Amino acid sequence: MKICCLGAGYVGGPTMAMIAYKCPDITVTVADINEARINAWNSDELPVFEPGLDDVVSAARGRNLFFTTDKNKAIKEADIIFVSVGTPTKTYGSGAGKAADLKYIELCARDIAEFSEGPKIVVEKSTLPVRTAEGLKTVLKANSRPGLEFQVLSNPEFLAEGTAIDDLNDPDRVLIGGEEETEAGRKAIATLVDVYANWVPRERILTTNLWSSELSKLVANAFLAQRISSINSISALCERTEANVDQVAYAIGQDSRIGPKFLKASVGFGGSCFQKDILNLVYLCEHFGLPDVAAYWEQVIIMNDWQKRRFSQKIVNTLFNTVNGKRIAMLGFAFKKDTNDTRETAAMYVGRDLLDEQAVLAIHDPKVSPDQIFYDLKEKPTDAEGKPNKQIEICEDPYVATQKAHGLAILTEWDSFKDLDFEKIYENMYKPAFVFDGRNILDHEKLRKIGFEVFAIGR
Ligand SMILES: NC(=O)c1ccc[n+]([C@@H]2O[C@H](COP(=O)([O-])OP(=O)(O)OC[C@H]3O[C@@H](n4cnc5c(N)ncnc54)[C@H](O)[C@@H]3O)[C@@H](O)[C@H]2O)c1
Ligand SMILES: O=c1ccn([C@@H]2O[C@H](COP(=O)(O)OP(=O)(O)O[C@H]3O[C@H](CO)[C@@H](O)[C@H](O)[C@H]3O)[C@@H](O)[C@H]2O)c(=O)[nH]1
Repeated sequence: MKICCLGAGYVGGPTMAMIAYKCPDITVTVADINEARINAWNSDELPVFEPGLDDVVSAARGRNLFFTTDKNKAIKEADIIFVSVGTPTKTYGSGAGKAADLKYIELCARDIAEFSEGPKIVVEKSTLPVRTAEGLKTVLKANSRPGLEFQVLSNPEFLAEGTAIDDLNDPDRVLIGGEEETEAGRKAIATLVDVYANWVPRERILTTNLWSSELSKLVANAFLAQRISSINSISALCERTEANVDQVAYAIGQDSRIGPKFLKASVGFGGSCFQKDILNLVYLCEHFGLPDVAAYWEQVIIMNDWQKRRFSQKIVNTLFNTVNGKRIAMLGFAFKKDTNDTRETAAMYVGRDLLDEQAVLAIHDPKVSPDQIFYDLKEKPTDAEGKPNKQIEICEDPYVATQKAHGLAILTEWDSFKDLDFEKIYENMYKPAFVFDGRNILDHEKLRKIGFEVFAIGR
């Protein structure tokens, strides 16, 4: 059997690497139009940082895992074609700011139709609005050779960045939606089930109709993000009442009906998926004439935006209502630990707010590149004359970042931050030395003993 995947991003790359690793008899080719990305996948410096990914890729690459820019050949040769391209929020025209932009999906469908010489199973791996498969089938049918058979399956991906390899290796469930009502549909579903069954217990491979599968992905993300916005809303109440949000989260999480996960109050959720997918859900509800349902889910985003803004305002208010010219050390820029991804990271919004207030940012992140940070902050490393940006310094060393700083803000929960020498940091900061722990990861009592003024979320 031959599998190809269009899109070698955060999902396509690791997912296909795992399939190839677990299924030595299947040839897996990952194709992307971005040549630099493909070159990186073929090098020792993979374009995606994920714990354990290097080992999986190096075990399979060249054996039955290949990365290429020749998508047409990959399509032609494959029995199963995964589509794992981006589905960002639309930025133009109708639905701008909410609907998913399906341009890349449609282009893939047109390529698949054009270059297929035999029957194919086309698998939606990207996160898509419910009923996308309908449009996909129409485009495939209208543009392919007469009589060519395409089966469209939905197989959304639930991996989280930073734990992608564990999530792929041992998923809670694999979801496969297809045309349950036809013989050919059931056969296609069974074919994909057999691929995953190489390493996933069969009882964890769920099969549904197409629409349930497409919708379940959006709903899973909406429920997860809703928990974070819910606990973040309570964090504000805790700050007014001397309740401690981590204690509240623990107490409610012990109720087996609520459960302990995804109740960590924070500076706000980020990442490429939660906001985009909820906006997509909101758009769909509006489209299907359900404005009250749309408003209910939109509140999850509104609360998250409020939480991010609340954090930057807290910094400004605490530093005597002005950060103009003051150095603020930002520790962490990625949207969560163990990834170099900064898409929708809370740090970007907090950073932009502080720049508007004319602060000087000294930013340290163990994995995010300086170029990426400047890009996200909509700033340039140098001015027209080549002089370095006066408002932003990127520091490889966290101790350099905190030197002569008025405030230190934790934006990402990197484990290494817990082990910093805070006595040394305290000595080198202006006094009063303020810590704003946007992730509640530091030992606040210890910091207070050293002399810091500590502000945490929900305490
Ligand atoms: N990032 C995650 O953790 C995650 C998890 C689950 C689901 N998803 C979903 O998976 C999809 C992909 O996300 P991602 O984070 O991997 O995106 P990404 O931007 O990292 O990767 C998408 C890749 O597709 C390529 N591409 C675009 N058009 C192409 C074409 N016609 N042929 C071949 N390649 C093409 C791009 O060059 C890019 O490298 C999205 O729908 C996303 O919502 C993402
Ligand atoms: O209790 C929590 C848990 C997470 N977060 C934040 O929420 C964001 C998202 O975290 P996480 O869900 O772990 O990472 P993602 O890679 O965005 O994964 C989500 O989005 C993916 C893309 O759709 C899905 O596949 C995953 O199942 C889903 O967890 C990050 O900023 C986290 O810091 C919190 O603030 N508190």
